[in-house]
Amino acid sequence: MTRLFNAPADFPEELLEGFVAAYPRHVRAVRGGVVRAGRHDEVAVIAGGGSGHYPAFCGLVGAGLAHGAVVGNLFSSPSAQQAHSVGRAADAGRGVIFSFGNYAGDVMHFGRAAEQLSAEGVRAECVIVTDDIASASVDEMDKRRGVAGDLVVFKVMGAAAAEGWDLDDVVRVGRHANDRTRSLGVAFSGCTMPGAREPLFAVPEGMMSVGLGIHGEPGIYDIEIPTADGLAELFVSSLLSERPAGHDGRVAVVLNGLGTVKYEELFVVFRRVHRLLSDAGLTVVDPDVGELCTSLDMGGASLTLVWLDDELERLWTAGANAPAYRKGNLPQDAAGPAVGEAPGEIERGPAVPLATAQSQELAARVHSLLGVLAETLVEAADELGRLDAIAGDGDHGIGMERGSRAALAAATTALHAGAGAGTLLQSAGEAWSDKAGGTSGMLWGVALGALGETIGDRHGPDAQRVADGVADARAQIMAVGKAELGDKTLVDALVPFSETLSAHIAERMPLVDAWAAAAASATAAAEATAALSPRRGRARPLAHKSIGTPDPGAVSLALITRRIGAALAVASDTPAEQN
Ligand SMILES: Nc1ncnc2c1ncn2[C@@H]1O[C@H](COP(=O)(O)OP(=O)(O)O)[C@@H](O)[C@H]1O
Ligand SMILES: O=C(COP(=O)(O)O)[C@@H](O)CO
Repeated sequence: MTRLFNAPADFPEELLEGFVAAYPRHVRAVRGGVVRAGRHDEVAVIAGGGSGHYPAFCGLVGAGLAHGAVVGNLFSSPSAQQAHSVGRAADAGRGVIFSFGNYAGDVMHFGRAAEQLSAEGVRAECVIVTDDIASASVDEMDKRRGVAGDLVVFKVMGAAAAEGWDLDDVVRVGRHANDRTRSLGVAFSGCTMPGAREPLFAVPEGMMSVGLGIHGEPGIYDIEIPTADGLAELFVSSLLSERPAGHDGRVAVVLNGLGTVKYEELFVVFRRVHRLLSDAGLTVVDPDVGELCTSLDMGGASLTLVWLDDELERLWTAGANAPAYRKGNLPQDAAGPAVGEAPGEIERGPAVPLATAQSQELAARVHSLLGVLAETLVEAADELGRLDAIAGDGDHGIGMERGSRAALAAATTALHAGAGAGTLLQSAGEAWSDKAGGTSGMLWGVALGALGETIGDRHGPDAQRVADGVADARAQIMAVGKAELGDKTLVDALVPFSETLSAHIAERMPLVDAWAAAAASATAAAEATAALSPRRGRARPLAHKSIGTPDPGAVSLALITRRIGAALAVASDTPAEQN
């Protein structure tokens, strides 16, 4: 149970504020996260991901380790805007490496931030961590998610950067460390989000879920809770089954507590882990036992093995000095102000572009539809979270609520500044993506941006332009997310929505009727996703748990289209709305 919080929605910001207040010698706050408090002249290694995993990610910022951390909402990737801001603040002129676990939202947002930095002349690369052997088979290593192996990859890259390596070499050794790192986790009880009455998932009494992730995703199978030695045996035998060719017998080991398993219990398990590894002829190098990548108050643990060579051993054992991680001789950054930009809000750019009166009038209508959209998602947040918890991480409702509220707030500001409909939609999209993070945050941000670009700031209501804008949004969502029809994502509802809308508008049907027909197609398609097996996103490794439940992103998209359709129907009493 997470007991200590104020308003649940403020939890991520408030914990970050407290963390920065606790460790001013190590970190300072910047928009989107933290950077080292002191000066450095190294390639900047920036860790990141959702909150709820402390010490990942902000607790790992310090000399010999990360140069900054991008901090998202609970169990939800931070936004591209946040990553870009932390990247700029941490860059000492030698480039930036974003490193994060392999989750769809993180991959999209960090990837976009890296592209943006590169376009601005700052070299930026991504190193993605994929250590969890339970999340995909050896044939699909690139689909594996990142868990406690995050620490290993950050640590190795942070040490390489501290030795003065250049960006390409730090990236190379980070990817090499990832290739040599394997983890497996188990859970005895689920974690509870602040304010929630029920845990995100439950493990039957007396049982242990094997192969869970770090977001309350259910495990792959359940067994009776073994003894401490039994757990050690399960961990070691599973991980040794993936011994890489050519290893020379040296392994770094991380035995990680996921939230409520005590250090004393971990040591009892580690005693047996150590013996088993020694019996297998392996040499354990500089192990870590403790909480290094958690999942709020989840009861559980994971074991990570890193197959070392000379280079990895030197970097793994090098000194590090972060709020939650110390090793070897403690290095320090030089005193003095940190590199990069000053903390605080990044300027949002010049006043809104000029718009015609027609477009400003349309902007007011779009603004009221964004109000309907936010209201819909606030109401539906719990149900969407419930759907997402069946095979995902339960954050879809909260992400959509945060995103749509932020979109409405940005749209209100744009409206008051005299924006046209296109600019209003684009600023709403940017705010949605920034505040929601996660996969759906990125995709809804992209969608509103594409719609805004097509609608522009010159025209009044125009049904053809709406249909074209929806088609552009669909094309961009599919280009960014790379999902196809049938993958069990929101694309399954979006494609029939867009196709039906375009077909009816081409037949000159009034927008309100065409929209209603399109929303009905989206709803049927969203319901039909229940039968599908997910091929993308967090639900993929838990395909069997997802069958019978529709995809949450498809359900929310269909719901939004229905509620917007109803609002259009009410407004269509006004003759001007009918074109
Ligand atoms: N590659 C993708 N392309 C399109 N939609 C996707 C993709 N991956 C996931 N989704 C959609 O995102 C929804 C989950 O959104 P959200 O909860 O924000 O994501 P997460 O927490 O997994 O980052 C899924 O139900 C699915 O509809
Ligand atoms: O959950 C996280 C990111 O995943 P998305 O759900 O894809 O946003 C985060 O905690 C790990 O970085």
